[in-house]
Amino acid sequence: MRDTVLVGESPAVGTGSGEDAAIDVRRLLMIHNPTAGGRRARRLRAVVARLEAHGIGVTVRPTGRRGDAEEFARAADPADVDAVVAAGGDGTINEVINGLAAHAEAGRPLPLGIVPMGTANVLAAELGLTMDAERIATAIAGGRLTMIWPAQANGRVFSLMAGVGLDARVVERVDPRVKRLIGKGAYVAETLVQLATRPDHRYRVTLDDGEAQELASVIVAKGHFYGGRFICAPDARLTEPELHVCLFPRGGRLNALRYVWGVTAGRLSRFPDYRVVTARRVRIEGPAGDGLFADAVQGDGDVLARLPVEITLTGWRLPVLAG
Ligand SMILES: Nc1ncnc2c1ncn2[C@@H]1O[C@H](COP(=O)(O)OP(=O)(O)OP(=O)(O)O)[C@@H](O)[C@H]1O
Repeated sequence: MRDTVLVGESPAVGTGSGEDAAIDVRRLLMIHNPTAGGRRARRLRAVVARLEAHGIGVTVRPTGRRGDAEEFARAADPADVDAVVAAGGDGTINEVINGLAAHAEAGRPLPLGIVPMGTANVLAAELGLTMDAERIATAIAGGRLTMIWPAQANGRVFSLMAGVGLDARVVERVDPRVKRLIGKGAYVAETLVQLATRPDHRYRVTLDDGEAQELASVIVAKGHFYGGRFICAPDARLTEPELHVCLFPRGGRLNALRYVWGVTAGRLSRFPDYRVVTARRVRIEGPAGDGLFADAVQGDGDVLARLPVEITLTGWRLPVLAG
């Protein structure tokens, strides 16, 4: 474990090495969340048309409810498809990655493709993908693979980040209908509600074989973007086998407000009490069952687990068609 130097407002960076390889893309399963990001159906049609113009056969399967995307990805047969494309937001992509975990664990990894259609599209940004249909299709059709190294929280896989404390409570409480109406503003509104009402919770955090420390909030990052284009762990990379653990030690409303401001204003690195450290294993214990959603663990923007949680890297890497 080593301390990481912080740079609050570092510019967007790529994914690093990742040992790129390429595959021949002929047949795709595209899993589409029709409720994601205000229903951007036109973008989906444009991407599919361009993929077909490349001679690629695309089977689109719309999800009907939460859980479908994971099930569809798990059921995908590598004999029938060359890759599975997630058309949706980070929540849908996360489900697809959890479905693809079964293939990767069995030693027959199916590559992931992405059509970003969500509210924040953090994974797409992390991979340097744009919202342009032509470029999305080219990234998928080109077949170039970036190997990313996901992590897991109590066995549930995430690729971007997991969080405990204020951000997990916001993720758990945010109303999907408000999110559909006002997009990212729903998270801002819910953060304000949580800041106004939250009692002061403390979590016990153990990094690798170190001593437990008490903290107000923790974010375990695999990517360097957070909640859109904010940066908490500037050196975190999807392709690296390392967890970057962001430690928010001080409790109380004023400190919570200060941390929120630090994240959104890019000032975290100047806080003397804020630290990012690297680890291979993170254990978090804390308030459970108090009915106030204090024990939620968010991963990639959805509640993935409950405390206590053990966060580690997965034993496998995931190939991603990232252009
Ligand atoms: N057909 C569906 N109906 C309802 N929920 C769904 C459906 N398909 C997927 N979901 C769930 O909806 C949640 C949100 O979807 P998703 O993340 O794709 O879009 P978003 O919320 O607009 O984007 P973002 O994650 O970038 O904020 C995910 O947790 C996903 O599991």
